Amino acid sequence: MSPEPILSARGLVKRYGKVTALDHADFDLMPGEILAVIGDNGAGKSTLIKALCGAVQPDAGEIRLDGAPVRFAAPMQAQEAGIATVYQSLALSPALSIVDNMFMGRELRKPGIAGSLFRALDHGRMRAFAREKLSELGLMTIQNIDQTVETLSGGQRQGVAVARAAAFGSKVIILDEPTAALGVKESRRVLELILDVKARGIPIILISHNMPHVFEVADRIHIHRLGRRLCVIDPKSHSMSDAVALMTGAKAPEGAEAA
Ligand SMILES: Nc1ncnc2c1ncn2[C@@H]1O[C@H](COP(=O)(O)OP(=O)(O)OP(=O)(O)O)[C@@H](O)[C@H]1O
Repeated sequence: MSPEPILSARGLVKRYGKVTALDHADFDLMPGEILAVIGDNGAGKSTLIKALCGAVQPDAGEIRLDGAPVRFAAPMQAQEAGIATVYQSLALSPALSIVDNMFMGRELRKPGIAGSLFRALDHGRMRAFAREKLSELGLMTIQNIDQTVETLSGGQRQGVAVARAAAFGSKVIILDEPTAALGVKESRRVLELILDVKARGIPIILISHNMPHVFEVADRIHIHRLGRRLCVIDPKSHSMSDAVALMTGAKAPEGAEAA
């Protein structure tokens, strides 16, 4: 029996006025996999991801997490359910330290004095936790976890954002163009990080226009076209030019797992 998807969607529709961004789109993320989502500009990839992480509410269709129907009114609800999204424009606070960024809104506190509502932040425990999570993902090239995020390179920032997503019990991590703004060396580290997160058993949705990166790390590739899933291909049995031809409509999906 094949395993059940951890996150799936059926028949998602999202209209913006006369534009149909999602036209009965389906989606399946299997446990432990890296699923790349690719498609031409305007194909509806961002809208699909936003629907999955609660940033837009679909007009129709159903989303299931661990087999149970879910409806997220806001990204915070999706995050609490275990769907962590790391956007290209990272939601990090540049002027705060790495530790503070990792804990934003989830700070650890010391036990309170009986009868007192005040509980001091437990900086020691937070720093130890941050150090442990960063080193688990091979990110300890970051020397000083008290340094502010604005002093980090683009790849290191991406690393902190991914470590934060992986640290807090996420069931699914969505990465939106994680290598788009990075140089060759930094991109390489982020790709290694993606494989490290997968090795820890957390499935990843990777939205990217970078075909070599997609083909390097993805287990399966969801091709999105004209607001819906066209097909899912295996990068081991398809070439990059096949994928581009499918994406642009130059080729029809045959031999692919039809959607
Ligand atoms: N907030 C919005 N208001 C109006 N139209 C929108 C909005 N968001 C997306 N669209 C439209 O929906 C369609 C799908 O857009 P979407 O951003 O999901 O595509 P995409 O595949 O992510 O594209 P790209 O690769 O260029 O980022 C486009 O025609 C876009 O103009």
